[in-house]
This record gives sequence, C-alpha cells and structure tokens, in this order.
Amino acid sequence: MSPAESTNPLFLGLDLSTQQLKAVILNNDSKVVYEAAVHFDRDLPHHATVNGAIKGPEEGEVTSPVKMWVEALDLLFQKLQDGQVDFGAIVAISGAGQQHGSVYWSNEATSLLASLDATKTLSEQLVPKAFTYPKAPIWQDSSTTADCKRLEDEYGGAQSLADRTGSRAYERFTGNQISRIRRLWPSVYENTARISLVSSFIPSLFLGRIAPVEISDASGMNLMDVLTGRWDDKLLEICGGPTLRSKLGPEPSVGGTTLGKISDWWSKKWGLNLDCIVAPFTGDNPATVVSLSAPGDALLSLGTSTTFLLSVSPSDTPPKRFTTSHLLAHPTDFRGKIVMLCYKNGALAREHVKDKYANGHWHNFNELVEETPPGCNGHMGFYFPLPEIIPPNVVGEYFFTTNLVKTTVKPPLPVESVPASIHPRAILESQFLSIKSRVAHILPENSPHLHRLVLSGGGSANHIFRQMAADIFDMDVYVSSTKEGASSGGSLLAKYAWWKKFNPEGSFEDMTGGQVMGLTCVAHPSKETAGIYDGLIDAYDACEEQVVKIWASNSKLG
Ligand SMILES: Nc1ncnc2c1ncn2[C@@H]1O[C@H](COP(=O)(O)OP(=O)(O)O)[C@@H](O)[C@H]1O
Ligand SMILES: O=C(CO)[C@@H](O)[C@H](O)COP(=O)(O)O
Repeated sequence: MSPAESTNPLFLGLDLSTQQLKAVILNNDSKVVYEAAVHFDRDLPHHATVNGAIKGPEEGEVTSPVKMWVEALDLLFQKLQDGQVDFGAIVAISGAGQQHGSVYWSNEATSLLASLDATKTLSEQLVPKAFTYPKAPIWQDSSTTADCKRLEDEYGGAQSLADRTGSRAYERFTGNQISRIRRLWPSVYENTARISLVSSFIPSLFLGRIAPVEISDASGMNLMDVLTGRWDDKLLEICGGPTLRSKLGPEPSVGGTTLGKISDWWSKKWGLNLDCIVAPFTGDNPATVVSLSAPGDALLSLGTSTTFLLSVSPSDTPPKRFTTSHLLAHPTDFRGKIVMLCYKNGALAREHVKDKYANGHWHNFNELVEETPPGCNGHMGFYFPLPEIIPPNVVGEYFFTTNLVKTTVKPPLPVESVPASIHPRAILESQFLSIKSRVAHILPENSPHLHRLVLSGGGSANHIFRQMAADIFDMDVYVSSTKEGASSGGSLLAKYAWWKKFNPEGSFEDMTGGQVMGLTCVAHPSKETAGIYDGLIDAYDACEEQVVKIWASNSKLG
C-alpha cells in the first residue's frame, strides 16, 4: 500500500532549533505518538558548542557547525529507529528551523545530494565537500552592524526597508549576514552555488536536492517583499550583487505545497516509503504559531530566545511605522501575517541568574521568586549578557530603584546594592514588562481583544513562569500537552501538505477545524498583582530609556 492510501499515516515534524534537533510524530488524529531529540552540547560534544553555538572569533560572531547539524540528523534517525518508529508509515515530512541562520552550499552539493550512498551516513558524504563555509551564522550573531547601516542607507532608510520587508535592518537577518560574508570573504561568496536558511537546509537533505526558501522564514532576511512574497531586486543587489538571485534559487515557496518526494537514500538507509512527501519547512516561530494558536491568541515562546507572537488578519498593507517588531508572512495563509517581538537574552540570561543567585537549580530560583513581592521592593533589573535585540545591541546589567525614576535620571545602582535574592523575580519582571509595554503598539488597528496567552518552549514547563506571565499580561495562560510547539507545527505542516492532495481547495483551518489541540489552562491572573504590574509600565519605560542612554555613552567612551 502506498503512503497516500495508508489507513494509519504518520506525519514527521522536525525542529532544528538553537540547542537541539527535535522530532515529533503525529498520527492521523493529530495525536503525538513519538518524540525524540538530539541535544547538541550533550549528544555531540566533540563540536564543543555552548548551548548549541560558538562565539567568535570575530567580534559579535555567533555560529553553529554545519557538520553538527548533519550529524544530528543522522543520530536523530538512529534514535527514531531505536524507538521502533514505523518509518514506512510516515507519509509526509515537514518542520521548522531556528530563524535567520544560513548554510552555504558548494558547486558540488547538487551532485553529492543526488548520489547519496546508503552504506554511509549523510555526514560522511556531505561534509565538508558540499559546503563552502563550515559554519552557519545563527540568529544570536551581532557582527553585521556596518552591513545593516549600509542596507538602510542605500534602500532609503529604515522605514522604507520596514515597509518593504516587514522589518528594519537587523544584525541577525540573513541578507546582512550574506552581505558580510561577501565583504570579508569574497572567494567564499563567489564559490557558493546556493544559500539555504536552516529551514530550507533540512528539507534539502530529505529531497536530495536544494529546496527553495519558504515564504514565512524568508521574511527574516531583509530580502523579500513581505506583501508579494517575492525577492526584491534592489535588496538582492545591495546585499549580494548580481549573483544573489541565483544563489537563493526560486521565489519563496508558499504553505500547503509539496516540494517533492524523499530521495531514495532515505528508503534504502532507513526504510522510509519512496512515496513519502516533503513539505516546505518554516521558521520555528511561525511553526509554533501554526500549532499552538488561533486568531485572538497571543503566544509567548520561552525557548532559547524569548519571542512574543500574534497571528493577525489578512492584510494588504505594510506596517505603518517600524518599531522593534517584525511582520512575517504566514506559513499557511498567503494573505495572513504574524507580528513578532524577539529577545536574545531569554533563557540563557535566566539561566545565568539561576546559576549565580539560585545555586543552579530552578527549584531554588522559583523559591526566591515566591519570597520576593511583585515589584521587587522597588527594584528593577536588566540582564543582557548577549547584545540584545530589544533594545538594539545593548549589553550589560543595569539596576534601578523605581520610585524616583520618572522624575530623576539617577545613575544606576551598583549590583552590590541590590539584594541578591530579588534577581530571579527581577529578571522575569523586566523581560515580561518589556513585552507588555510594547503590545499596544504592535497590535494592528481593530484587532480583536487578546483573550488568552499560550506559552511554549523549555521555560513554559515552569509553573512560576506561567503565573508571572498570567499576572503581568493579565491573561489566562495555556500550555500544550507538548512544549515542543515548533516541531508539532512542523508535523501539522506535513499533514497539511498531505491532506491538500485530497482537498486541493481546503485551508489549514478546514483541516484542523480551527481548533488548537491539547491546550490546558494552567494559570489565571491575580487581579491585584496585575494592577501592580500595570502601574509599573511607565517606570519600566523610563528605566529602559536610561539603560539605552548609559549603554550608548559607555560605548562611545569605550
Ligand atoms: N523548568 C524550567 N524552568 C525554566 N526554564 C527551563 C526549565 N526547563 C528548561 N528551561 C529552559 O529551556 C531552555 C531550552 O528551551 P528549548 O525550547 O528546548 O530551546 P530551543 O528550542 O531554543 O533549543 C533552556 O535553555 C532552559 O533555560
Ligand atoms: O531570531 C529569532 C527570531 O527572530 C529566534 O527566535 C530564533 O528563531 C531562535 O529560536 P529558538 O531556538 O529560541 O526557539
């Protein structure tokens, strides 16, 4: 029986995120039947990554080894086989990738991918020959400030760029990463035949040929017109010169389509059915929107990054004014859009506080949060071990007392004057207040009232984080039965592409019935505490303004 006729089809969704490669397998009732993960630092320690990444050697540079990702896919399939997954029942594969990261293919890549030998692993055959650059710049990179400035200047300013692409120039956005590689290592650029995003890299391995970039993830490049979903010639020229179009391949692929069937290597090596289809993978954040939210929901992803996401109604208009937010094309609805805020100092900054002030245990961290009253007895703390995205590029730790902040611009407090026990609550408060203070500005006009907040990612398992989110955003908080929103989204995208073969006119919502599977309400806001946090927004804004000023003046001095 071919997979298309299978009565018990399985859908494989992958997520190549910052710290892990994860897999979720759904059955036809959209129930999770299997989950597995390869953790980069733990399972592949010979790559010497810290939290999945390598910093430097150049200032601001953050990359991941491409070989590690290929080895992770080899190992993940070994784990799935060890878990007795029925590979022959998988009818469709899709997934997600951390956004913005890029992979540089050599001229040999096409023939290597097309002639894989089933007696060898992917890694043995592809690395290093299929790549011109052994590392992939990832979303934590902040080495492209000069390239961002040039792009905005040559495109007519930050607002013009945001009108066209949905975002002003950001260091991690792929067009600026490409621009830097071309500027610093012209021969690497010249010898690169194709460039993939993380989300188009993985399906290329399944297809045995290089996959197109996907429309929603392409919104994180500063290269695509976010309304038409097509590459913008002027942007391609500024970032990569006349050859960039051919390096990017065709126009971005749209949701619900099929890229093709798996290459025969997957059948010979692992016993997958040759009729198994591969659907476009998307960014990890858009994939999480697909799996965990319906219109009117807000989504807070507490993965390595902290992201806040809203799926907004179909719109033909560009963002009115650029803020620190991004507008992304939607992975299943050509006219739909996603609004996103993204913070680099999410989980890793919280872990830093846990290790320094709570003996390295979430249990102790949580106890300290509970012992400290909302508002931290008049203290506010900002924790940016990595150069932040919001506010742009700021690094360091900053502490304030909040009672006088509106009237007096006081120097920040030294860390020694802050009681050590308040840091766990202080970091959660400032991270969440930063989002709260921006929500009203990023909501499109006439948006429906946000009625629930869905949490995902590693941090969503923590009951204290859940309650803090409920209190600060003043919304009921929900979590899914799986915290792996992105890989679940990937498996739903796989199912959608397969379902479309029988329902060519059907929408994603027709397939799901507009329902988000498996959500449970885990926290209700305390009205009294929510009131305290409402009252702290102005203080938060004033403190953040000071942080930016102090950082700017220190950077000038430095
Ligand atoms: N109980 C917990 N409380 C708070 N944070 C947690 C907890 N468990 C895991 N995390 C955080 O989750 C992060 C990983 O989240 P995950 O969604 O797997 O990341 P990514 O998808 O970016 O690789 C870890 O860095 C850790 O800080
Ligand atoms: O840069 C962004 C979004 O713009 C990040 O959100 C990355 O997509 C990484 O995601 P996680 O690994 O933290 O889920």
